[in-house]
Amino acid sequence: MVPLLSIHQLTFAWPGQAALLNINSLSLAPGERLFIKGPSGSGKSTLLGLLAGILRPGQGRLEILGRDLVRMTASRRDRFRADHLGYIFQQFNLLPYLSVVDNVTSALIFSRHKRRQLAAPPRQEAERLLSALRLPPSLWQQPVHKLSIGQQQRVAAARALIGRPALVIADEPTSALDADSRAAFMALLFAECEQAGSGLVFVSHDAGLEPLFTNVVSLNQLNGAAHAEPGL
Ligand SMILES: Nc1ncnc2c1ncn2[C@@H]1O[C@H](COP(=O)(O)OP(=O)(O)OP(=O)(O)O)[C@@H](O)[C@H]1O
Repeated sequence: MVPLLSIHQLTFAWPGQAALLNINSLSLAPGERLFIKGPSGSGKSTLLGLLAGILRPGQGRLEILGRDLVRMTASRRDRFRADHLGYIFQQFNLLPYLSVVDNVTSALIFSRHKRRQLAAPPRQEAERLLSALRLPPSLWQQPVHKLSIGQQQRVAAARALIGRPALVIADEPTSALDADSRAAFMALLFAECEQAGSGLVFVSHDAGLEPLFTNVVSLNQLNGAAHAEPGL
């Protein structure tokens, strides 16, 4: 079976800085979920940027669904990302003056693959996800900037999930949610990923979420012995 994600001897440094990442190996099977923890500044968001093909590694191999992201042309990589990934950004990256529903369906604009994966017309599928994530219908036509941060976080999740991407990447997706909303959000995120067969790479500082995952890794451990800090 082709792994969903496979990393081999991957290195990364920001320009003019010392090496930040040096990952010997990491792999994930299709549909698998991974929790990545680690202190602020350890490189978690940077790793997610590499997985999404937004950043390019210095050396090493990074394959998603058996495809080598490093060797793809920039335009091929953009298409691959649009087709196979859903990304919940730390800062959401929503389009503030577009409606909630239009933000969700915006993930389909550049991906015929995702459009083909839909079981219903785009609007209907967006509304199904928004309902599942408990965003009231009265908000669906509102411009997204009128929503609370916690509500925007759920719009960002719906946008990442639409079109059943093989890999959902979530960068601190619960940081703006209260404890009750957070538990509900996690249950729904897992249910949607399971139903769609999506794998999930989930980054968070929130140790309370760790028990929900069987597969937990600390970035410092992943990042080679030189960076290892006991208990992190
Ligand atoms: N665009 C950038 N240009 C230069 N350096 C960057 C850039 N983004 C991040 N860095 C540096 O890379 C290091 C890791 O940052 P990163 O955001 O990946 O950490 P993190 O573990 O996700 O942190 P947090 O938990 O606070 O979000 C930091 O030292 C940061 O200054």
